[in-house]
Amino acid sequence: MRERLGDTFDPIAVPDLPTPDPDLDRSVAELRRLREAIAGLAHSEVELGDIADRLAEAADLLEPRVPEPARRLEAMWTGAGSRRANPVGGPENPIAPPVRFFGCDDGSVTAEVTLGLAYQGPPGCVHGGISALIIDHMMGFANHWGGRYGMTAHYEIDYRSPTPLLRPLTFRSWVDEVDGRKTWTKATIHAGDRLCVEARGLFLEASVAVPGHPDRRSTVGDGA
Ligand SMILES: CCCCCCCCCCCCCCCC(=O)SCCNC(=O)CCNC(=O)[C@H](O)C(C)(C)COP(=O)(O)OP(=O)(O)OC[C@H]1O[C@@H](n2cnc3c(N)ncnc32)[C@H](O)[C@@H]1OP(=O)(O)O
Repeated sequence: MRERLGDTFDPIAVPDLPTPDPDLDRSVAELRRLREAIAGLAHSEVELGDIADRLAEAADLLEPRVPEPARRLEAMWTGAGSRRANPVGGPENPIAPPVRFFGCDDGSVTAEVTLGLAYQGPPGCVHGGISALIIDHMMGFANHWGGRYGMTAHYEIDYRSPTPLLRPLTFRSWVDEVDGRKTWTKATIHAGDRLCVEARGLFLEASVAVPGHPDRRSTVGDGA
């Protein structure tokens, strides 16, 4: 297996790719720890008043320093910057579940993920929308790995058996078929040998305007 996707993968020259800011990455990592801790503490006997005060203190400190969202959007779409900010594994995105993708020699992309309480749907199981989020993004990576790109036009998902929380899950995705602008991509989630979810998506080559740069367009997949 080649480790070429996720935060170590840089297949195209992007001279202005922002360098990671260690303090930002560390802040996000701490927020993720807090997210899991809070999800686990809810309705427990633990007294949270003091913690809520301290979190409010941190938020009060941060909020006045936040630049306009338009500026952040512009910077995010500079080079492949949004790759660090995406909602699936982006090290700069506190809501992102902890996913890292790996490209395989057979053309597929894989990830091992254990999802915590914050991602619960049915009791003890992963929320179906979270599975769909990760799969959609992962199909984008599989397209990229297969030399394709595009926006999701359509996808269908079958939940074959419950997807457990707090247990390692194996995600896999690969390009199934291509025809002109169209790419059909498949994905699965397994818990051990058990198939939990399978999906098939249609991606269409397309481009969208880059925020703050009216003259530039991005093909989704070059920086997402
Ligand atoms: C440094 C490097 C980093 C590397 C690291 C890269 C990692 C890379 C990871 C990226 C991961 C991102 C993954 C997130 C992916 C999203 O989240 S994308 C966001 C969600 N999707 C959208 O917002 C798309 C919104 N929709 C649209 O903009 C437009 O509908 C589309 C998709 C651009 C298509 O519009 P269009 O080009 O006008 O298409 P149109 O001409 O109508 O149809 C073309 C053909 O497709 C068919 N078609 C169109 N829509 C459909 C449909 N829904 N169902 C079936 N057929 C359809 C048509 O029937 C037609 O078929 P033919 O007649 O040619 O046979």
